[in-house]
Amino acid sequence: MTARPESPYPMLPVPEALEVVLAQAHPLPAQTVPLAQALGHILAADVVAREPLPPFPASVKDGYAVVAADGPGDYPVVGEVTAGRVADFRLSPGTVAYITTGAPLPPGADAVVMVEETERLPTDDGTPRVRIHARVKPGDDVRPVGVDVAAGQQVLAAGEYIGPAEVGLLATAGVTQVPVYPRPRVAVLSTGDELVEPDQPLGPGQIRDSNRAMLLAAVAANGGIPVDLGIAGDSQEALEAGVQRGLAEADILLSSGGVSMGELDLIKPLLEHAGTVHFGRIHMKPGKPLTFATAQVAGRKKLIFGLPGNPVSSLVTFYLMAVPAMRQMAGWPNPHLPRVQAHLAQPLPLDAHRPEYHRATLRWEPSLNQGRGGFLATSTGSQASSRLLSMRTANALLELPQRAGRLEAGDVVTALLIGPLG
Ligand SMILES: Nc1nc2c(c(=O)[nH]1)N[C@H]1C(S)=C(S)[C@@H](COP(=O)(O)OP(=O)(O)OC[C@H]3O[C@@H](n4cnc5c(N)ncnc54)[C@H](O)[C@@H]3O)O[C@H]1N2
Ligand code: MOO
Repeated sequence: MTARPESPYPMLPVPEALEVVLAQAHPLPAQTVPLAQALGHILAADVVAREPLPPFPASVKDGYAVVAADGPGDYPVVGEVTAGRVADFRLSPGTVAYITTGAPLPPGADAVVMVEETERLPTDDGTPRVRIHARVKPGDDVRPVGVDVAAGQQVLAAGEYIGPAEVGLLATAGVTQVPVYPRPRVAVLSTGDELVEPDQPLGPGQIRDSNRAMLLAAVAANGGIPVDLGIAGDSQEALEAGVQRGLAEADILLSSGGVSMGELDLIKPLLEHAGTVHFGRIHMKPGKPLTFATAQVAGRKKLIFGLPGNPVSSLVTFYLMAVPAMRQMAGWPNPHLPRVQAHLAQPLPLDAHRPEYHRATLRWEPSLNQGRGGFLATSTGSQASSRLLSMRTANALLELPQRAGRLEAGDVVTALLIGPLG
C-alpha cells in the first residue's frame, strides 16, 4: 500500500498566522504628498501650528462691537468691520461699530452684541444710530487670540489617520506638503487554465475570472494601490513570470488559486523557490490552504499571499491576513480589523473540525439588550467557499468556534468588521 498524500505544512491557528504575517510587514519609508492627496494616509510626523487661531480677537456673532462698560442705550455707529478687513479706526466709549462673524474686533472694543439684541434707529444727521438692548461683559461673543489653536500647539501626531478633519487641520497649519506613510502597492495575479476574462464567452470547462476584479477592488477599498497582473495559466513558466513581475512592481503580491493539493497546484513550490514560505495552511474555514511567503527583491522585503482559488476563500483570507499587513505597511499603529459583539438573528450550524468565519450582515437593532440596543447579525445563507453570494452584503465575519452542534438565535458572538455598518 502507498502512503496517503498529506500536506507537509502544519495548520496554524488564525491568531498565530496573523502574528507571523505582522512580524514581516513593516511600515514603508515615509514620503511627502500634496495636501490634496493626504486623505486616507497615516501621518508620519507631528504637526505643530506656527500661528495662533484666530490670529486676532474675532467676533463670534453678526452685530455691534461695543465697549462693554457703556451698557444698554442709544449709540452712534461710527464704522464697520467685515470678515477679512481690519478697522481703520479706534472705538471710543459711547460709540459702537457694525461687525460680522469672524471679523477682527476694532481696537478699543472689548465685546460684541448680536444683532438680535439691537434695533436700528432713525438718523437725523446721516450717522447711523442703534439701540443696544443687552448688557454684556468684556469678552462676550469674542474669540480671543489662539482660543481654538495656540501658537506652538501640536495639532496632529505621527501615527494618526488623516480623515477630513485632519485635512482641515493641516490646511489650518499651512502644511501643504504632508509627511505620510505611502499606500502599499498590491499586485493581483489569477492562476488557472480554466479562467477567462470577464468579457469572454465560456468555452467547455471554463469559468470567468472573478477573483482578480474582486481583489483589485478590495485592494483599492482598503487603501492599497492595485496592480493588475492578469491571468497566468497552470504552467511553471507563466506562474513564475507573473510572480516575478508582481515582486518587481509591488510591495505585496496576491495570487489566487493553485495552493491546495492538486498536481497543478504549483504556487507553494514556486514560492519556496522564490523566497521563504512562513506557513502553508491555516486552521480555519474558508481558506485553509492560504500560503504566506516573503521574498527579498532589490533590498526590499516583499510579502506574498497565495490565496486559495475559491472566490470566498480568497476574499475572506484577504480580509483576515492581507488587510492587516497592508495597514501595518501603511503605518497604521493598530492594523487589526475592528471587532464587535453581535446577536445571531438565526441558529447557525458549527463546524466540528475548523473555526469558521461566517459571513453576515450586521445592523444596529435598538430592541436588543433590554432596549439598550446592539448589533444583529443576519447570515448571508449557504457558506460554501465557492458561493460568492455568501459575501454579498456581508459587512462582518462572525468568529464561530470549532465545535459540534449549533448556536441558537440570540446567542452572542464576536464579529470582525469588513465593511461599513450602513
Ligand atoms: N485534496 C484536497 N483538495 C482540496 C483541499 C485539500 O485540502 N485537499 N482543499 C480545498 C480547499 S479548502 C480549498 S479553499 C481549495 C483551494 O484550492 P486552490 O487554491 O488550489 O484553488 P484552485 O484549485 O485553483 O481553485 C479552486 C476553485 O476556485 C476556482 N477559481 C480559482 N481561481 C478563480 C478565479 N480567479 N475566479 C473564479 N474562480 C476561481 C476554481 O475554478 C476552482 O473551482 O482547494 C480544495 N481542494
Ligand atoms: O478552506 Mo476551503 O476555503 O474550505 O474552501
